Amino acid sequence: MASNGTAANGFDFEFSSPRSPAAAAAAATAGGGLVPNGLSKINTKKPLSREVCKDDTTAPLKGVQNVDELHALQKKKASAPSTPKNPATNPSTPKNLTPRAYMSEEERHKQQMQSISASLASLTREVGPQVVKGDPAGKGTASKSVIAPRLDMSDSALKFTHVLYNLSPAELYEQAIKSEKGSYITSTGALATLSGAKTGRSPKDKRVVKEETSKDDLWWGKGSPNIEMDEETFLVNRERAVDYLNSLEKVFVNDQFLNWDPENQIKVRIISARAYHSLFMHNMCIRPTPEELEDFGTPDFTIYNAGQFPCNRYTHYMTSSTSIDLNLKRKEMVILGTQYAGEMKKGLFSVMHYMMPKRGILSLHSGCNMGKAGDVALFFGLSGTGKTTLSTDENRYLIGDDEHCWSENGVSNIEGGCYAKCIDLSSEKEPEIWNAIKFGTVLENVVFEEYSREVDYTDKSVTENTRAAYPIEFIPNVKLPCIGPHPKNVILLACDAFGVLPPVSKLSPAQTMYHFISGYTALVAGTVDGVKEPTATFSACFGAAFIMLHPTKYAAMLADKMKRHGATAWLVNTGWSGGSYGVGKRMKLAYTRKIIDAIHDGSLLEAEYEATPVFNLAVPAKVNGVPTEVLHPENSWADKKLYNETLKKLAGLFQKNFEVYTDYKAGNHLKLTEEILAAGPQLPKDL
Ligand SMILES: Nc1ncnc2c1ncn2[C@@H]1O[C@H](COP(=O)(O)OP(=O)(O)O)[C@@H](O)[C@H]1O
Ligand SMILES: C=C(OP(=O)(O)O)C(=O)O
Ligand SMILES: [Ca+2]
Ligand SMILES: [Mn+2]
Repeated sequence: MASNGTAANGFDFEFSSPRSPAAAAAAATAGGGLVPNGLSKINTKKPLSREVCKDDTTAPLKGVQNVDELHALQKKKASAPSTPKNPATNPSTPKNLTPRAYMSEEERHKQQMQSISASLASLTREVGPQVVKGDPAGKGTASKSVIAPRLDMSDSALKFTHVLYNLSPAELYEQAIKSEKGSYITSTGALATLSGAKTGRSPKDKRVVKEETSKDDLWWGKGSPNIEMDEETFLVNRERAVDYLNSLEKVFVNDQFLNWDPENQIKVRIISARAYHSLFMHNMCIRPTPEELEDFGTPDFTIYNAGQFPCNRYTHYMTSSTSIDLNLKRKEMVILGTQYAGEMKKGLFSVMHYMMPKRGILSLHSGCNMGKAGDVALFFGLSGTGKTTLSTDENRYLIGDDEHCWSENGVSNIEGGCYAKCIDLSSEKEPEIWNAIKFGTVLENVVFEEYSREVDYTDKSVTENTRAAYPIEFIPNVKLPCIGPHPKNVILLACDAFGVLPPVSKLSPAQTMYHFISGYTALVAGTVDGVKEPTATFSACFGAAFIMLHPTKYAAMLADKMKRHGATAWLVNTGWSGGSYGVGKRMKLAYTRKIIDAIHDGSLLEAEYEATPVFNLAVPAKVNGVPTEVLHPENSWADKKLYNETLKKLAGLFQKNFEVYTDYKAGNHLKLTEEILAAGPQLPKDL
């Protein structure tokens, strides 16, 4: 081995034969500095035999001196909101506007932080927490406008609450991936998350504060979803949630809107601890423009989502570590002990179910779409019955998938997004929903292949109630703004686990009232916590869990509007056919879509009808694309005797359920005339 020489790469160096480890160590300490493979250090004292390459100094990176300055180049400030900043710099500003309308950026920011600090204030203190906008980890990004120092001295008084305000989906992805275990980006770019122990709603743990401003309007007692709580206990849970949120390193705050009807828009503020919750509500509520945010001011309703933190089981009225508390007087909702994002969406829906009818506007648990001819259809139905699936239709404009208002101006979507069940989702069956699962969409509790991150929508290892929450504009034929004229067709969706209801029947006005108040379906396993099998259930107005007033109030408004605007009602069974659950099969979605098409195009109105026994439902003799034997359930049952027994059994369940309404006296919003009662199933003696 040459002792001196020129290595292949042209460097001169001294080269010594490998020494004993001791000698090597000695040499190393002598500064000779053997490099690991026996080569001595490159001797740079002698001039190198050729020019060594140098980095380019001619085109400096725009004067960037270090990596932080390089990174600072990457993000640029959003263009300032288009409304003028202050009169001085906007000569075109009309002189007569009050100076308040033109606050400086600093002033506006301070006002926003004060409002958020007030939202996060404990009611035991004069002032709210010291609030700073921005991620504490983001060096220098948080603008330090801190609200007035606290009057009391405590650790929480000394601590800043860092607020991540109306972050973008991309920022929320980063926050989730950085700090929320179980957050992944799927192969189509959605954010996959876990909602923890609860993968569905917890209706038994919902509480409504009984207080003087609303208690006489609300539906209490047998059959009502509104389990009472007193004001004091609400404040106990509110304090717990506020202390939890303020104890965190950072909280997310969303200021957004509900209801696309501009005359009845509601400002909502959601304070949450998870990026997943913030992105979910970014998608599900209406996203304000920068201008609308500037004048946001005080919210009409505020949610405190401390879902990762349990309620105190020693607190009065608690039934588990979960508590979802609604206070209509304080216009606040507290969530403890459940991270299922649907609780926020449905809590706000309950608020709309209270506020809107007081304005003569009917709030509806329905999907809604509009044909090219402007014909609007409503799809009422309990969770999992098909509102999202059937309102999403490539031949029609989507107005909304779940929550609407029907006012004197027509219909409006309450939300800004869709919340689709995605169990067994396929691009063949539901292409629009399939394609909406992309960057910005939240996927709840789905299972995916660990390397490709490809989602397996058939896998219910976590839950049957897997969900996709996406902005409504992810559906190509969305109707923006999400409003439309008065409905022409009102479709009641029943997922009949018994398989004895016809796939479609036309309802008389009295039958419409009867079935709307009954709200029969089979809860599809998973949507409500603890429901594992399809269970026949009755849920007034097809959404009893959310209504705040007596069902007959909503039914009376529906009857009045349908009559005045000439709408036709239909009962569509999206459940079982050819036998009950376990024997028969779920109605083919393709058949249901054909039935819905025939309703939309008006051809079903022209069909011949015949009445079914017991329920006396008018069934069309023919529907294009649907096998005739399917139209009359008893024709699709092998065992006719069993069919009749099952029919009688379901009729009995309907009658039993309706008893709670026949003696309804208080308020008596809808006189339950003999006609409505007669519109229910009649059990002839011989059956
Ligand atoms: N005949 C049918 N009609 C409607 N939906 C069906 C039918 N058969 C199966 N489904 C499935 O039932 C589920 C309905 O969920 P979804 O539309 O989100 O309900 P909702 O919006 O009422 O909660 C979807 O997964 C859909 O694919
Ligand atoms: C989340 C809900 O909406 P959906 O009707 O789509 O299930 C629900 O009703 O609980
Ligand atoms: Ca839905
Ligand atoms: Mn719903």
